Amino acid sequence: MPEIPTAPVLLGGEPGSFPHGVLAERHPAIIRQVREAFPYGPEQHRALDALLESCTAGVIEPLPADAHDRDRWQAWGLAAYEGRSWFDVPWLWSESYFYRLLLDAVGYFGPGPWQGIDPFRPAKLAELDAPDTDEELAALDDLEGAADAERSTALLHGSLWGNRADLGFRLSASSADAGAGRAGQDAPRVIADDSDTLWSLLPPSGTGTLCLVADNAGRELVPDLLLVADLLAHGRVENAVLHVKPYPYYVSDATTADVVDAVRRLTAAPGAVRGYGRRLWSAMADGRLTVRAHPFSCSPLPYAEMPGDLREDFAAGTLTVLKGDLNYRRLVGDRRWPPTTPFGDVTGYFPGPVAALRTLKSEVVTGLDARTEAALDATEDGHWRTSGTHAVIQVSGA
Ligand SMILES: O=P(O)(O)OC[C@@]1(O)O[C@H](CO)[C@@H](O)[C@@H]1O
Repeated sequence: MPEIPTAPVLLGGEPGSFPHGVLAERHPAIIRQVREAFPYGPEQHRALDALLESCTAGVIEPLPADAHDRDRWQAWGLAAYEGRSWFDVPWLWSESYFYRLLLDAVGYFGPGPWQGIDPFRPAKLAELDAPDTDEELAALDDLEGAADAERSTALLHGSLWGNRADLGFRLSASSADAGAGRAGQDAPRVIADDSDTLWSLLPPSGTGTLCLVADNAGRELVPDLLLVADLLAHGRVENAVLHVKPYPYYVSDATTADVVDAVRRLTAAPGAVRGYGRRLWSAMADGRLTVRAHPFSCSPLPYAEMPGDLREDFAAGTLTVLKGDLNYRRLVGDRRWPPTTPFGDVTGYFPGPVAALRTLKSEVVTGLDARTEAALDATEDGHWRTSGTHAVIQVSGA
């Protein structure tokens, strides 16, 4: 039997480490941002105070006995982690539970008047309406009349680099890191590129089904949707399934409401982009494009532990594309892998061909060749792993 590789799980406890910074600095900043986004009442401010105290200096508290998802969270690890410091349990788990409690604090799960109000919506909408988004969309006009391969490659890269547009990431990264790369120093680049394999997995008959597991709303979801629209319109796939989050998560992760906002934005835009929007609209109407919001999409666990129904969904797809940093961490396991660990070895459990399109915004990485790793370490002192300036297109199960 081939040996399945393993490595230590990332925890948040080491001061100065990237995960520690997220728990100790990014989470309090997110609480501040949420307080400023809405005219919440005293009850919500008190709950946010309590969450701030708990997540920085306290311990993991249980969910209320009547919480709708208490049993699910107990099974996802709450039963084992209750009473422990947020910094001593798997980092992925702490982050995920933070978002669950944040939504509770602002009344998202209800019942009550704030039920279903996304605390991150103002920031998501501001991004969707930003002038930069218009400029990016206008670039589609230049692709009209391009050869199929050129257009598809441009749209694939649009979707890949769209992943840099992550609002949570911008809260703690310096503006240079979160923007177009450190000016003049490290040009954005793809450090592992299996895109030929990715295209080869879509059968020429055009009968395949693409599962796209979305990451951020706004300026990432828009290019994801353009890619899907293009593949459907040009007969590269027959159907597409878009997986989104069942509730707001990691600040800017896409929910069904964000899909609606993005499709409406496209259909209202001038130029070629409106056609993409219309094609998405009709693909949703006739069932060629469906949206799923599985509870496991907001779980604190790696995909290796996905439930049977989600596994069946992915198994039914011709290819599953996972977007973004968090999905990557969950796909390969949130562990200190040596970067040369083969991507195929750590994703062998996945129920079908799988591709990751991800800019690097956390330290987890696999599938690099030794020369690439050495060159990056020699010139960039670890910065390449977390700055969002480098990206991977990795495929396994081909
Ligand atoms: O999944 P995304 O949007 O690409 O990135 C999510 C992210 O910003 O959040 C995590 C820290 O909270 C990191 O894994 C990563 O930097």
